[in-house]
Amino acid sequence: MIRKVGVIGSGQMGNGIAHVTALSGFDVVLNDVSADQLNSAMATINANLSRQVLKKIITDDDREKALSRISQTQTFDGLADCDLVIETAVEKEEVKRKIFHNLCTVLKPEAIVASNTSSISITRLAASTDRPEKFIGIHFMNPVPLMELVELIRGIATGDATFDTAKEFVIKLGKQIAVSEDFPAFIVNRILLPMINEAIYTLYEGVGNVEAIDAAMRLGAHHPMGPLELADFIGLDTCLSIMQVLHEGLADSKYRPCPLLVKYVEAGWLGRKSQRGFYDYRGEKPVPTR
Ligand SMILES: CC(=O)CC(=O)SCCNC(=O)CCNC(=O)[C@H](O)C(C)(C)COP(=O)(O)OP(=O)(O)OC[C@H]1O[C@@H](n2cnc3c(N)ncnc32)[C@H](O)[C@@H]1OP(=O)(O)O
Ligand SMILES: NC(=O)C1=CN([C@@H]2O[C@H](COP(=O)(O)OP(=O)(O)OC[C@H]3O[C@@H](n4cnc5c(N)ncnc54)[C@H](OP(=O)(O)O)[C@@H]3O)[C@@H](O)[C@H]2O)C=CC1
Repeated sequence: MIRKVGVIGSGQMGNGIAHVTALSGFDVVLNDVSADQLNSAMATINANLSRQVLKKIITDDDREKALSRISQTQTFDGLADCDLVIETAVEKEEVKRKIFHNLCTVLKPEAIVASNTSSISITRLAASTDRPEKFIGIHFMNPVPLMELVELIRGIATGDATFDTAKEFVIKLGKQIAVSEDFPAFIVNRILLPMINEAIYTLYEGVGNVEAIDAAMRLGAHHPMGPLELADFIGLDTCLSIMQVLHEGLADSKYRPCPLLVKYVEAGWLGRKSQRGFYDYRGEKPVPTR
């Protein structure tokens, strides 16, 4: 039975997961290495809950109760009594492995550990814990409060009871489930990221500029966001990590990350979160950078 949920990493996914989890009545403990990041996550959650109040999706009482259910911690000790901990730190395998290794020493033995990884093998991450049978991939989509889908991914050792508990938890959040086998980038990102990478090649080869490529896919294929706008929204560091996992994991050159994507990440132009990517977000309106 899940009552208290820990969330490790309070970036855009961490704050979204904390938001929907608290709104669904669970107690939430939000963890991050940085106090500033925790404070800014709480401000974002409050702002997004307030938008939902304005739209009459929830009441002001729901907003207040959700906020009161979220506490913050900078240590793993603060997660010790959680029934489920969802890791959503950066998409780097060594960071995640270290988190799981340290986390498991403080958790109660029956606690379930999950990763919101976009691409990394659940079986491999599970092997860095003391409880592979209680480890699972719970992959939310961005923005979490608005997207209906969550992918569930079992590692080779994930037990049936863990899968069933995770499924029940996701249903309580009001999300739909797609079950994916444990292959690089699962289902959504196996299909979405090569499309985004191809859009970056289209830019790199000068077939179109940023505006033309995004307008083409928004108006010509009815995508809600153009692929370059979406890449900036996901985070270019995350997009590159996913392409690297696909490239290495499937050993097929069709997944090679576009050199222009590599260059943007090397420049620290990570998209919206760093104010610059395929668009510059520092002014009133986003301005294409190419
Ligand atoms: C990388 C991975 O591992 C996996 C992934 O997640 S891949 C990324 C998947 N996500 C996508 O593909 C998203 C594609 N984009 C979309 O679907 C849409 O653009 C969108 C749903 C994000 C926004 O839709 P929109 O109609 O253009 O946006 P917008 O008008 O800004 O927002 C709709 C409403 O939601 C609200 N909203 C936006 N973000 C919100 C949030 N985080 N929390 C709560 N409410 C939010 C807005 O306030 C807005 O309300 P109003 O209509 O009252 O203004
Ligand atoms: N962006 C997206 O669209 C989606 C992303 N994901 C996945 O979710 C995860 C997080 O992505 P996202 O939220 O976008 O990334 P962000 O960069 O927005 O946030 C990552 C957060 O994790 C923190 N962090 C880094 N190292 C640690 C650590 N050791 N312990 C605790 N916190 C840490 C970072 O802190 P600091 O900034 O101080 O380093 C930051 O606050 C990734 O695995 C990603 O692949 C899944 C679905 C969609």
